Parts: sequence; structure tokens; C-alpha cells
Amino acid sequence: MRKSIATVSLSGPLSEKLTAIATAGFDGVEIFENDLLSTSLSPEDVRLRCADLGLSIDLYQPFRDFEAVPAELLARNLRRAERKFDVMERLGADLLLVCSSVAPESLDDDALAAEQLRQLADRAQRRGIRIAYEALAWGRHVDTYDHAWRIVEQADHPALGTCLDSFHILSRAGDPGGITDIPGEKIFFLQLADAPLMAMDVLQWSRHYRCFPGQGGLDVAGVVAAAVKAGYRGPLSLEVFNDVFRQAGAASTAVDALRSLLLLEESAGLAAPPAAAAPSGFAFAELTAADTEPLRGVLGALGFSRAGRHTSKPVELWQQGEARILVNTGAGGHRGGPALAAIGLETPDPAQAARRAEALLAPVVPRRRGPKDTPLDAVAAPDATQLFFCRTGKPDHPSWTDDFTGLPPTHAEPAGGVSRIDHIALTQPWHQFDEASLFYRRVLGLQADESLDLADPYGLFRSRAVAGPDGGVRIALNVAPAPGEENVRFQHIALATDDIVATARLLRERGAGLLPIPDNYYDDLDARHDIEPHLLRTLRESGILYDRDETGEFFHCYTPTIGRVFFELVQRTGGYRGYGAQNAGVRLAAQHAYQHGV
Ligand SMILES: O=C(O)c1ccc(O)c(O)c1
Ligand SMILES: [Mg+2]
Repeated sequence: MRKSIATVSLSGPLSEKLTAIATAGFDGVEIFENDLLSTSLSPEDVRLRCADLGLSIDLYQPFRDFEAVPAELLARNLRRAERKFDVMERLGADLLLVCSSVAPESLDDDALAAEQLRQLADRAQRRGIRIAYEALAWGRHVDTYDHAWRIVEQADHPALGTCLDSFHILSRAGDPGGITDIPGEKIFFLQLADAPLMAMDVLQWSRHYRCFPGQGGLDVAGVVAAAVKAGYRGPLSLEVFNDVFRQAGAASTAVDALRSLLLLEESAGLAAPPAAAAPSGFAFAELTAADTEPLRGVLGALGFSRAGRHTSKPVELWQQGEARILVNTGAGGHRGGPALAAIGLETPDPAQAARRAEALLAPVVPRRRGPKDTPLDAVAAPDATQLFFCRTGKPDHPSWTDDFTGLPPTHAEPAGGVSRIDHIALTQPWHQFDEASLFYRRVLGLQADESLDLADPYGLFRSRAVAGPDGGVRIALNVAPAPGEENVRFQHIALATDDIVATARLLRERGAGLLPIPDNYYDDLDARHDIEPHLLRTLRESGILYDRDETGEFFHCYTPTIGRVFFELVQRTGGYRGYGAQNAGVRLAAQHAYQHGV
């Protein structure tokens, strides 16, 4: 179906919004009145600009507080409407959204509302304009879509239809099933927004927390499916009032928005992009660094050996068990220190995974860097982390490892007991958290956990994990509370070990050190979990954190941060599937203290 977006959903001046909307690939726009009022472009200029960009103006909105008023007010409201019709004529827009009145003057009288809307539609029709009447969830007398429809039905005018808005319907737990009772041609417009489930005033919820479909907790696809079943064939149009998107860059938000619509079409059974080929494990994590010595030191202390060197690029392969870390000395890293640049995902069908990601607007990374390199399927995630879809060492597919030649191990000391990468934690830019979780979940085909709030000494982190069904791939997405140098963009690689006490001891013996954890933590651990005294002493001495649930236990500890990266060692027992979120506050505080030499 055609795809549109309301200009209120993006940041910046109208002209920049329009460019971002067209560049992302939308077909049309809803011009939000405030955006027109605050631009120096004339309506004719806006019309031309949209035409040049290939955008149709699908709706002009909103016209407020019109219906069910005393006669003298009606005359004024009709005059007000005529002036808006003038603007629409100049814009070349032929559909006006009228939202249900919130005015104290409006009367609780459906017959009057219908009669006055009929008069409005009559005047609109003479000017080639149609009216779409929408129930705001906080409308004074009309606050449900079925009520708005009853009034439209009663008015019975060809230039009057209804506008459905998924937020207004679902925020009040409305049943979208009744949509199929509305004749499709009387649904003049369909606005779509999701929202996280929150217990708050519905107007505040709508004006600040709407998000793109799939990023919240509302069944937006159910509304779309019902409207299409009713016969609606107009555009799917996003209308998202959101405090974060009002600040974030319009270009990236517009791409995020269009991706959510493509996924919504898939959810509603209206489109079938290439199916997901969900990853089953980590092939590698790639770190870039100008100065690789500290990184090599930590990897060596963790028991990794340098197992190969890329034949055409300045990249080393460090390996232990199935855990593989690529060290790239060619690119910058963060101020010379290491930064995570890429993740290799073990994927049943790499080409298929790349096709899906590309269809869902992920930028494709060039397939081949050097003339002899193995071709790779790779895309960029929303935070620009490169994702390589791999089949490592399988006879049916070229393997990225073919580009590495063997090197003798750097040292013969015993390996550290690390078997594989357990999870990778990515700190997302503050404005891209919802986009990232939608991307990892729906584009890659991972399952998302609940979103958690983790307390850092300088703010609250949101954190949400996505994982494959068997736990082979786990990615923890974190977001810092606000843009700031202090706590933005740390990434970490968690390594699974079968004997965390031994691995931690090895690290200390090799002089790499572990993040010190305050004594108070262990006193509390004892209080909470009644831990066996010998084990508690060992955890305390080693700086190992502990958590458990009904199914198993979790032990974890951290290396100091180098550049923007640190390593975590984790040991899981039984069916424990979490990440020790309980301990995140203590860990974050310990990292701040360590960083500042407290
Ligand atoms: O918040 C509002 O006022 C508002 C205006 C127009 C809409 O279409 C809407 O859904 C909400
Ligand atoms: Mg709306």
C-alpha cells in the first residue's frame, strides 16, 4: 500500500522534513498545520516542493473544535474552515482532518454534530475537498472510533468520511473488530502509531510517547488488517508525536519510520519481504584499534591465541574455543583505543539474511574488500555496527576464515577456559534505542526480552536483550539517558567460561586485573541469597558477581575498560537465561570509580 507520514513525526523545519521523507522512500505526507505556519515557504512553494520530491499531500491537519456548537459559533467555525480550504487549494491538498472537539462549548448532541459536519462537508465538496472526522481519545463527547463513525453515518454526505487512528483506538483498549462494519470507502484515512504500554493520562501519552509500529505494545497490525478487510485502500500513514524523534535527525528517523511500516505490512499479511534467517551463534566480534597493545595484552591474559592473519587487510584473528575476536589495526577505533566495529553472525543462509535486511532498508556493506577476499554478506545495523552473515567452516559456503593464514600461537600458556562468546552488549545512540530493538528483533529474527531500567550513578539506562531461541546469539542493547561523553557508546563482549574462578585467577596472575567490586555488595548478596560461606569468600576475593533465578545460577566479572570496550566473563548453570541485570548498578558504579581512579 502507499506509505505516508505526518510531518509532526520528524524534527526540523518543513523543507528538511520533506526532503528526509522523500529520501527515505515515502509516497506521501500529512502536512501538520504548525509546520506550515512556521515555514517561510508559501503553500504554493510547499506544493511544488512536494511535487519535485515525488510526494503527494495526502492530508492537511488538524482542524479542531468544529462540531456540535451553538449557531453563532457555527458561523464562525465555518468561516474558519473556508480560510483553511483556501490554504488547501493553494497546497493542492484535498483531504482535511477534523478531530473531535475538546471545546467546552461543544454539546453532547450527535444529531447536531452530524448536521454541522454535513454542512462542513457540503462547503468542502464545492471546493473539491473531503473531510475525515477522527475521534480523539480525549474528545469531549466523541472519543471512540465507532462513535465518530455513527456520526459520519448519520450525516450521510459523500464528502464526509472517518479517519481511523490506531493510537486513539488501542490506547482506550478499543476493539478494532468493529472497523470491519465500516464501509471501506467511508474510511477516508488511516493513521498509525504505536506506544509503549504505560499507565498515564491518555493525552500526555499520545503527545509524548507515541512511537513507530512495532516499537511499542499496541496491536497496530490488527487495526491495519481490519481496515483493509473493511475495504480501505488509502495510504498507511504514520502519525507519531514523540519527544525523542522531535530531537533526533530527520533523515535517520524517516528511514526508521519506513522500516516500521514495511514490517507492519508484513505483520498484517499485506507484504512478504524475504523471510528471516535467524542467526544461531556468533562467528566473531571485530574490534578496531590504532594502538592494539593493550587489547592484545587482555586477550592474551584471557587465554586467547593469535590464530591467523588476514591475507589482504591488517586484521588478526584471536581465538579460544569457539570464541573469535578480530583485531583490526587499520581503522581508527575510539581515540586510538579499541572500539567494536563488526559482529559476525553464524547464519543458516547468509544471502537470505542479507536480502531481508536490505529489503528492510539496512545499508549493504560492500561484499568484497580485496580482489581475492571471500565474498561476504553484510549490512549495517542502525548504530552503524557492521553485521556479517557467516557460515564458518561449512563445506556448502565460502567461509570468512579462508581469508586468514595461520600463525603460530603467541604463547603456550594454558588457555583460559573460554569456550565461546556468550553475548555482546551494544550501547545505542540515545535516540535510536527503539529503532535498534525493532531492527534486531524483526529484521534479524531474534526474540526480545522486556525492557529494563538500570541505575547508573549519573542516570538511568534502558536495557533490552534480544536473543535467538536457543541462546546461541544474545545481544544486550543499552541506551544512555542523554547524549553525553561520559556514558555513551561503551560496548562489551561477554565470554562464556566453564570455570569462572579459574579464568579470573588466570587473568590476575597474568597481570590483567579485574574490576574491583565493593565489599558491601557481597554482604547484600549473602543477605539475599544465603550463599555458602566458602563460595561467598571466593566470589568476594575474585570480584565475581552473582545472580540466580528458578532455573539456574549466573556468575560474572569484568575486565577494566580499554578504549570503549571491556570484556565480561560469564558462567551460566542450569537454565539461567538473563544477564545479571540485578548487578548492573553495582557494576556501572564500579566502572565509574575505576575510570576516575577512586
Ligand atoms: O494530539 C492531537 O491534538 C492530535 C491531532 C491530530 C491527530 O490526528 C491526532 O491523532 C492527535
Ligand atoms: Mg490522529
